Amino acid sequence: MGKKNIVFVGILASSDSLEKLKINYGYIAIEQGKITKTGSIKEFERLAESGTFSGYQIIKLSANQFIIPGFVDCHTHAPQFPNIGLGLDRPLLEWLAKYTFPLEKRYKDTEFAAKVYDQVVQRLLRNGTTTACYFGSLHVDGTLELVKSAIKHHQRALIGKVSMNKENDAGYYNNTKQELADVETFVKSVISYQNELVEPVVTPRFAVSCDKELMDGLSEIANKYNSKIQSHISENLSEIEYVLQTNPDCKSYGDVYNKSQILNNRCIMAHAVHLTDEELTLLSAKGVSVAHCPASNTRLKSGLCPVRRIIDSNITVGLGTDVAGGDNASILDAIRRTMDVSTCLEMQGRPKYSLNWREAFYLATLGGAQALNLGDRIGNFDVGKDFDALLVDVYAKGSQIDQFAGALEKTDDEHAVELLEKFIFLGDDRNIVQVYVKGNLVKDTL
Ligand SMILES: Nc1nc2[nH]cnc2c(=O)[nH]1
Ligand SMILES: [Zn+2]
Repeated sequence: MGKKNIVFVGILASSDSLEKLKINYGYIAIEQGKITKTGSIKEFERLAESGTFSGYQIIKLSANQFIIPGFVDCHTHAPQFPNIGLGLDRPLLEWLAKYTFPLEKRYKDTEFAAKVYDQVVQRLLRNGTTTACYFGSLHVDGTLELVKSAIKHHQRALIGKVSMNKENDAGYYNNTKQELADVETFVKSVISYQNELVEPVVTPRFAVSCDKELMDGLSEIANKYNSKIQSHISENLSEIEYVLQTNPDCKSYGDVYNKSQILNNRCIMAHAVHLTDEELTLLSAKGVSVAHCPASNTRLKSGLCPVRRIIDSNITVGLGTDVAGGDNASILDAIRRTMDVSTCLEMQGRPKYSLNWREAFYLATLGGAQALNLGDRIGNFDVGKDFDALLVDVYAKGSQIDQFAGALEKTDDEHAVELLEKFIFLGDDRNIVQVYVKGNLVKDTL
């Protein structure tokens, strides 16, 4: 582990926008964790000859390896990981009451929290998630264990202590005054670590669990500390019905958050499956980002999220795994399910709704970075950004991807595109042989 100056030479792939995937043979130079130069192989050779890279570690990729930006998970629940793959037989509100709140309550025990969170952070890094935006639990000390794990393992992380003040059967909520004090304590504690990779996020769970007084107070705290704020919106029809019933003065779910000043350009909302045109216009006008979570939307039977419609409404979208509503902690899985869900919508008659693999790859990298307001720091390989990246070996030993003899001759460019395409459709953590966060090597199976 350490921040050497490094040059990678070989295939580099990253997105400039939804429409523009860049794949080229070249080099990328990293100093003190930042990208300082990038260019063609010819330029590399010229600079190498002139001694520019003396003292650098030079990593020449093999013909079947490439470098891509690290994956960004815009929405996941760290305390729910022990339930991953379990209890997916109920719709959202019943699932929360029966499986999720009882599990999250256990994070009052900081020893339990520390053990689970250490595994969660390492699992995500192994999967290539260099940045994660996490929901913790209701507990300050328990959620600070997640902060410590992210710092320990050098993951870039946005972390929220979950806020809830409405009574539920599990007794998993807090009184408003105490909750607001706890959130401020949590935010201050995270800031006091002065860690360049980890920041606090104010986290009202959703309008079913939080009343207006709490949400007003939380938006004030987020504004005071200029912190991000995250929640859930319009995931499930019964949830929407309940929110509208309990907020009769509000014309929509979006309006409930808007009346508490929660919607702004530091706000990340998960799901957004059933938003109306008016709500999409509201979120877009306020600069809110959406975390698209296709796995959990399907597993909890919440709905098929029209992600193309959200993107076309000028809303920044990233991907979320949403464990444990989602059954998979890999952004590669979220990429595939984004393609599948959008394709289902297209097959149901919505023209041009499907997202192709290039578009889904953008959402998993630069789109996610922009959704978390980190687009100027990570997401692609622009000079000046931090080097958060994955070294992928498409034919890594033991992986799912077979190399076949006698394949058709390809140009170098065709070969490079096909490598990335195969990885997107078939790859898994075994193909991710190195992971870097701000130039720190955090996984190495090369
Ligand atoms: N998927 C999901 N939706 C939620 N809405 C409120 N809390 C949750 C949660 O934990 N998971
Ligand atoms: Zn969620």
